[in-house]
Amino acid sequence: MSQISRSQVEAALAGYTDPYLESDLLSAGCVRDIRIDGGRVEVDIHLDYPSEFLKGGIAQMLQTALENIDGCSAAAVNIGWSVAENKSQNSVEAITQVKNIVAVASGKGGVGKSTTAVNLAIALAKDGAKVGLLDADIYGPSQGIMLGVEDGTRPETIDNKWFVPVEAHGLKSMSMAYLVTESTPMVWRGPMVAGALMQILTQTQWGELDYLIIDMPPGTGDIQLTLSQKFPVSGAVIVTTPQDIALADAKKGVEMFRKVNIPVLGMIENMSMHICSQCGHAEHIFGEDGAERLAETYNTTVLGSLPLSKYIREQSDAGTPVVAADDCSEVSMMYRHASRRLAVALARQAAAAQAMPSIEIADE
Ligand SMILES: Nc1ncnc2c1ncn2[C@@H]1O[C@H](COP(=O)(O)OP(=O)(O)OP(=O)(O)O)[C@@H](O)[C@H]1O
Repeated sequence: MSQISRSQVEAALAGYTDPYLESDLLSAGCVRDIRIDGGRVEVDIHLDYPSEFLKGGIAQMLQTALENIDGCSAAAVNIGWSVAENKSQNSVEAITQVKNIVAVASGKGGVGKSTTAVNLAIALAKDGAKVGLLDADIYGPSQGIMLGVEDGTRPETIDNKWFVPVEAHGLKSMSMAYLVTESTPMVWRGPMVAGALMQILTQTQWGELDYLIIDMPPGTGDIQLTLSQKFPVSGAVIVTTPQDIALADAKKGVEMFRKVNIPVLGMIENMSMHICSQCGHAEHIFGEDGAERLAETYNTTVLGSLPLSKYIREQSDAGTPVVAADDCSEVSMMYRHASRRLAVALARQAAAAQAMPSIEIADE
């Protein structure tokens, strides 16, 4: 039997472009090994973003491409994946066993930051990652409701020192709302809030996490700045609507994170359009392409755009966010695409940090 060549195998593999890596797997450095024995070929691939859901489909596609090589009698494709650790960007001590901390922030209230945070977190978990969610939005801690955690639920404690996170929809969650009662004064002073949140963050037994998503308080004031400086954050995601006013606030958000040397991994444009449930007509009621222009200005990217959708609101209110309710619905797929792009942005950052000596960028 004739021997197929390595270049034939490579050409077949190059035919598939990974939509999240935006490249073929060879160029992206994901092909770990190619073994050829006569007409038989076996390929090992390693992806650096959570791909438990995707890997079967990718393997199938590549196997078919390999089987189409002239002279190929059998082909096998093995795909593994892992999540790399991003060191904290602001020289704050990392949380043991937590590989990546992502702050989800918005310059302005009510743009859908909490909805975005919970759906991104569940989307990452659906792809096989170990994910935690910290509700740091002290002004309106809503994650308990969105996760369907029963009112009055308190986290268990260990040795009077550690909180055990509350599990819901495959996430480990913690929220100030789990700790306060109706009689607890919610008029906190800034330093007290930051201190309390730091305590929750560091005294929770998160266990091994690939990602800890932090739902930040809205705005860019002192509390947000203090938290960004104190939390060992790997990167930030800014949620905005395409409306001018929200974009102006998102700009402040980007600038705040830059000031404390936290990379903005991307933006999520929420309520980017309304799709009429009667006729399917898409209308850009808050303006068009604003986030894209802002992302360009700040050399970052739009990770995803979500429509204004009754389904998104209803599912959050009911305690089963859309991605948990039906992970293949149209809007769920939008969150899942965005979460994978976020995972790839973090993986690239981790790879770049490994390849480069660390440098300090000072303000001019
Ligand atoms: N894409 C969407 N389509 C429809 N409704 C949405 C969408 N995103 C968020 N909402 C709804 O908008 C309201 C505000 O959302 P959310 O609480 O996530 O915003 P937020 O920015 O976290 O607010 P806050 O500033 O109060 O913390 C909620 O009722 C939520 O269900």
